[in-house]
Amino acid sequence: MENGAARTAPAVIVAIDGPSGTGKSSTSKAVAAQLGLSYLDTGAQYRAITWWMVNNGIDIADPSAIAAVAGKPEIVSGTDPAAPTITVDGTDVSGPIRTQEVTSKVSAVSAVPEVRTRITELQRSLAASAQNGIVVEGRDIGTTVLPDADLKIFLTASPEARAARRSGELKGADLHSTREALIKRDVADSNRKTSPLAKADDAVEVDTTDLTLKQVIECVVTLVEEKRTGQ
Ligand SMILES: Nc1ncnc2c1ncn2[C@@H]1O[C@H](COP(=O)(O)OP(=O)(O)OP(=O)(O)O)[C@@H](O)[C@H]1O
Ligand SMILES: Nc1ccn([C@H]2C[C@H](O)[C@@H](COP(=O)(O)O)O2)c(=O)n1
Repeated sequence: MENGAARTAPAVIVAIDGPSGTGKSSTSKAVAAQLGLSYLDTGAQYRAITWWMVNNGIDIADPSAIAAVAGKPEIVSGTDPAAPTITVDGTDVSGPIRTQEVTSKVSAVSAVPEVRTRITELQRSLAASAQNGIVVEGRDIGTTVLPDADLKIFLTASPEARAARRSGELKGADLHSTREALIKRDVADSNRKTSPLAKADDAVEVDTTDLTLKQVIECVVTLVEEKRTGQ
């Protein structure tokens, strides 16, 4: 059985959205592992297509150039929460998609409607084939990709908390510039025309500013279990 756990509960689809650094990936991975569900990092898919555009010399400032080649790269996501993978045309890009260059360009690439259509299809297909259910995290999962998800969570945290988390991760990167870069990406992701970063009306909002990661994971696991038992 996928992801190890022997389960009898019906498949459950969980959508977790929110801005950068709110804890979506860490929380989603842990919740999926704990509950025997698959896990999909949709940001990694947008990063992967951005990496391909950069590698192939596509002008990131030209949406029509991006749109013209959006169907070309083959992006494959492995959904085991213990070892998520991402490849482009068979190449493991899990490292290269985290570079500063990709991070600074991903909002522009992901704003192109042809890119979103392509990646959204991949996401829906992976969610539909997850036998035990799946935790899918991103920006538009509850609003656009999986509007019928069983549970929708919207994670938030103050810009200060998010910047502190990120600069800890980046081994002491400057707090002020990290905060500015986060905010710049949030603004771009929230203001694009096609499926912007947004909280679905029926999402449960969890402010993680003063919570430990363990507390956030416990909170989400409880919400999933309540959903499953119809509470
Ligand atoms: N509640 C928390 N308290 C402290 N640190 C946390 C908390 N949640 C996550 N972190 C840490 O913050 C960093 C960012 O978390 P994570 O990558 O899960 O966020 P994210 O929302 O997925 O960000 P992005 O959208 O940019 O990928 C990680 O180093 C993670 O360990
Ligand atoms: N559902 C999604 C997920 C991600 N994106 C875009 C916008 C983000 O800035 C970028 C990288 O995501 P991260 O790795 O930081 O989670 O990808 C999106 O538009 N929609």
